[in-house]
Amino acid sequence: MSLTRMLKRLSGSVLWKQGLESLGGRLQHTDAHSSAFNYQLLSDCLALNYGGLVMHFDYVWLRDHCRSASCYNSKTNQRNLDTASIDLDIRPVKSRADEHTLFLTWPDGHVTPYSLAWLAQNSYEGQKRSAMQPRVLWDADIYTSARVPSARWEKFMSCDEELKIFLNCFLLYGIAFVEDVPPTLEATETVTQRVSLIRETMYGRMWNFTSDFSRGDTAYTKLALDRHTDTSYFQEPCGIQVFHCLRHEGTGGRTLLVDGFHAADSVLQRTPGNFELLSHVPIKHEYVENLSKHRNHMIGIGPVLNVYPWNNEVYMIRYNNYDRSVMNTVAHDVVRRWYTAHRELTTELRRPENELWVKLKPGKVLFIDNWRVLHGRESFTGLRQLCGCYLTRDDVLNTARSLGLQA
Ligand SMILES: C[N+](C)(C)CCCC[C@H](N)C(=O)O
Ligand SMILES: O=C(O)CCC(=O)C(=O)O
Ligand SMILES: [Fe+2]
Repeated sequence: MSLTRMLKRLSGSVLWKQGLESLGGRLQHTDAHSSAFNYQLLSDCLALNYGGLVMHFDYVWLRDHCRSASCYNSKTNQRNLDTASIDLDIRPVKSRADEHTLFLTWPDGHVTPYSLAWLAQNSYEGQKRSAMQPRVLWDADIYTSARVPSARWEKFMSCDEELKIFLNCFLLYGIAFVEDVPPTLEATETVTQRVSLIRETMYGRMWNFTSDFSRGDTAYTKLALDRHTDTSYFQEPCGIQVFHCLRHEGTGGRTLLVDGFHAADSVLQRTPGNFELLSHVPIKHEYVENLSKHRNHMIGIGPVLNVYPWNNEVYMIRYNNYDRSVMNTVAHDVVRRWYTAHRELTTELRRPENELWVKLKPGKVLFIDNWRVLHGRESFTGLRQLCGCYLTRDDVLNTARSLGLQA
């Protein structure tokens, strides 16, 4: 059960009784039938048992998180308290609790009230067992059977609920479509600005490219491109990539999409040691462009899998074998193990059942979470014109949160 559901359940129950005060580091057991929580002040932390979850709160942390008016400005949601002024050996001198609140008195007499629900919601133990971002890991079958709806241009541009549904799909699957978009660069720009801010890069703000080799990169040819994430050579790779195929008179050119988090999860399940290597060994990606009009040199350093250390949840995959640079950050014995791990991830990413193939056509705009879903393309013939842009990730998530989504 999720923490929020558990809390909802508890707050509606009649089990609430006062938690007994306990000082001196020994647990005072409250009657399990008459109390929904109990706590003890241990020598270095507060232990709180609330709704079946045992949580531990460091005393400096507790003092630092005092939400009283003098310590915290609830209008700006900013801390007033100078954290550096807290004695690192601080301990409360007194405590008491009522139904919903725990009160700690600090050596200088300051009293901090903590809502028990707030403590539970903000505890490490609670965070550890819930995902930062709920997701549906997919292969082609899972994605296709989910029949994820596309948004429609008219409604998308005017209705917040439509935008919310779209973003919810995007957050769950890492890809989402808007259809019936006028096949122009301008409309593509308009549709992306409904979601977020455009991230300008050395490729420009909005780009519109064909296979004219106008830039020093394989993307500007007719060749097939294996699955990859873009701008892996940035310290912060672009968060979202938008594609709109404005024109294709020819054959081939289908787009390949693969859920990188699904592949990473398979590696974690099968060979945790390989997952560990991929999430800890830093590697380099590099972009060197030497054209008379375009000179660029970008370097990005980081592991293939970026994970939150407290729960191993992957939040970003960097996978681009074209742009992966010389590996000189790793000792030779680790290099061999890293290649083994990379091979396992590649095998997962290449499983045909994990490949979702779509033919982009004028009107159909694709948003890709470039921190999660890899893209590629089939080789093609004829004139093919693709436009799009990158978006700043923080602002996409900001839009989602403002609509009430967890992001
Ligand atoms: C999308 N656009 C055509 C502008 C750029 C393509 C960048 C390609 C580069 N190898 C990378 O993977 O980052
Ligand atoms: O041509 C395509 O479909 C995609 C090329 C590509 O990978 C890119 O532009 O990032
Ligand atoms: Fe790409």
